Amino acid sequence: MYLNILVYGRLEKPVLEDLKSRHHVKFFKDNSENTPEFRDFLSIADGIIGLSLQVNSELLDQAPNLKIVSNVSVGYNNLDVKALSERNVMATNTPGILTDTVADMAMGLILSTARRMPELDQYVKSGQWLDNLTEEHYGVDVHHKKLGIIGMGRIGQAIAKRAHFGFDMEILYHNRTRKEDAEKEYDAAYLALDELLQEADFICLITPLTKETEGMIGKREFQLMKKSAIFINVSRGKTIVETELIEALKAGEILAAGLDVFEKEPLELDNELLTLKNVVTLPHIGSSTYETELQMSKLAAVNLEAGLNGEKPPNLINAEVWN
Ligand SMILES: NC(=O)c1ccc[n+]([C@@H]2O[C@H](COP(=O)([O-])OP(=O)(O)OC[C@H]3O[C@@H](n4cnc5c(N)ncnc54)[C@H](O)[C@@H]3O)[C@@H](O)[C@H]2O)c1
Ligand SMILES: O=C(O)[C@H](O)CO
Repeated sequence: MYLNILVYGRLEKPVLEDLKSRHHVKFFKDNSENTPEFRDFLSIADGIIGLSLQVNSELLDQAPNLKIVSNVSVGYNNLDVKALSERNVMATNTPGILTDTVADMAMGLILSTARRMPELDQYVKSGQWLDNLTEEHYGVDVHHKKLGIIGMGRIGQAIAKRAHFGFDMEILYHNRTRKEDAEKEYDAAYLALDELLQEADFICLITPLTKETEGMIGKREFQLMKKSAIFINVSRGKTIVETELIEALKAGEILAAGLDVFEKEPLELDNELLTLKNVVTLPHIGSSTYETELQMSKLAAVNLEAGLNGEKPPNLINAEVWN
């Protein structure tokens, strides 16, 4: 079947070319959804595939032929799942395939924040390394510290595995439900959120963004953390209150933060986070490796084609549309 496929934001080239060989495909860049070209194509689209398109009732009402929206991401906070289901449109994501890659990056962010690697890289490159280092350049140890993981799902557990076996860290976690397998495997202790915030040396947030998790870490939570705590956010920017993180960092309520995600992405140049030496910022690179991005695009295409062919996609989010 030759169908109209709207590609938004990102899809790896080989997958895009393959889709083009079988369908009428149009690629739209980020933030192009208000252009007449996007609206015209949306009105005939059978399927959407890509990253970060905000899919809500308003958009869906302009897409009468739409059968499926296939996200090239595990997170699907960009999708109004209720609005999709009400219109019998399938929604899919790409879980699992990126878990290890994101966990590797989270460990990198923990290490580079604790050991101040980006700051000291600049120190070398700017010609300031003229003598032996003194304590003003020291970082803090990661090994044998307490890592508090909030969101002990696929990625949370892959981080726990690395931290426990690779860095001898003590694993504390908070999750909606207890994860007994992870408790056994990584000797992980379940704690209530406030307890974890008070106990952990490193706090890594890796929940999905939902109504419950939006703004879950703010002023009160930063004040509960140790003054020596390092806060890591790999989930979504809106799971924390960014202005309150900035205040906590400036007031010395916590030691440092490593951030892969932000309330508004790309991060704006006047964001105060960029002025703080004790913050490591990354441009949302959790899954950004050649291997993993290609696999994610391939899986998203498999989901898309299944939905378009009237088969159940392997990663259907809104199972209710199938029954
Ligand atoms: N930075 C990146 O590039 C990047 C990459 C991949 C995923 N992510 C984010 O990570 C999220 C998690 O991915 P995953 O594959 O591990 O998902 P998952 O569904 O396997 O795990 C999420 C965990 O969070 C828990 N959770 C949900 N709501 C909670 C709450 N209110 N309090 C405590 N725990 C709660 C769930 O019970 C689950 O165990 C994604 O939804 C996405 O937003 C970011
Ligand atoms: O949710 C995900 O898969 C990542 O954040 C990709 O953007």
